[in-house]
Amino acid sequence: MPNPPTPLVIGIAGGTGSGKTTVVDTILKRVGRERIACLPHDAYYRDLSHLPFEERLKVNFDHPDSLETDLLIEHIHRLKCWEAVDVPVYDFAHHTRTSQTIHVEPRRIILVEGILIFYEPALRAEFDVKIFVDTDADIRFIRRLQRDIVERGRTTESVIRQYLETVRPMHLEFVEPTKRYADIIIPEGGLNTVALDMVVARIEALLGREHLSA
Ligand SMILES: Nc1ncnc2c1ncn2[C@@H]1O[C@H](COP(=O)(O)OP(=O)(O)O)[C@@H](O)[C@H]1O
Ligand SMILES: Nc1ccn([C@@H]2O[C@H](COP(=O)(O)O)[C@@H](O)[C@H]2O)c(=O)n1
Repeated sequence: MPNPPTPLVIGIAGGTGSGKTTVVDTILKRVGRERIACLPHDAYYRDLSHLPFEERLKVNFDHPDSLETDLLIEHIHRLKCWEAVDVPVYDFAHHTRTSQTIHVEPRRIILVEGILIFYEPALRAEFDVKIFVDTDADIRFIRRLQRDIVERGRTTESVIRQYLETVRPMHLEFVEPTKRYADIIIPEGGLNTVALDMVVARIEALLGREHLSA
């Protein structure tokens, strides 16, 4: 029996609200969920249940230290060795890790998504393909405002305050500069069909070649 091929690891970075999740969803739909293991960096936010709720609100969630990146790297290594992993489930309304996990089976393609995934060299080195979703800040802010109120239990005031105090300055310091590491930059995110056609075709070509040589 030949050894199974090492999975291909694709990183999808970009600012908050840029359309990263939409890009991931499109790839999953078009390539097939059964062929892809997904690891959102967001799932690895550190648990803050030891702090009173008011203290949690003061945390800078856009600084690299707020995420347990070592655990994400460990999970990528295990998936690359064809071992399953249990990914944490994060609660954005309470800023805590829940008691649940999502069991992720190893697949030929590993998709990793997050605002800061190209920042730390050790994580950046894991990616075979690096994609940066590039969307203007005003559009990203409007999308985030709508999403955080509907999905993350926030108020308009809290979204604006957080954006001005931490999201925007951290984006300029830690996210935007990592665009230079990208192999592919997708303007306007998840509905850019021309760019997504090229990414999907590349993945299909890789999987198709394996199928033919199997
Ligand atoms: N190209 C687009 N045009 C309009 N709305 C979009 C587009 N891409 C994403 N959205 C919407 O913007 C919001 C944020 O997108 P999402 O993919 O979750 O961004 P991210 O994962 O980068 O934070 C979602 O409500 C999504 O439906
Ligand atoms: N408790 C938390 C944890 C994270 N955030 C924000 O999430 C943003 C990243 O997620 P995207 O889906 O928007 O890429 C990041 O900008 C953090 O500010 C939060 O608000 N609360």
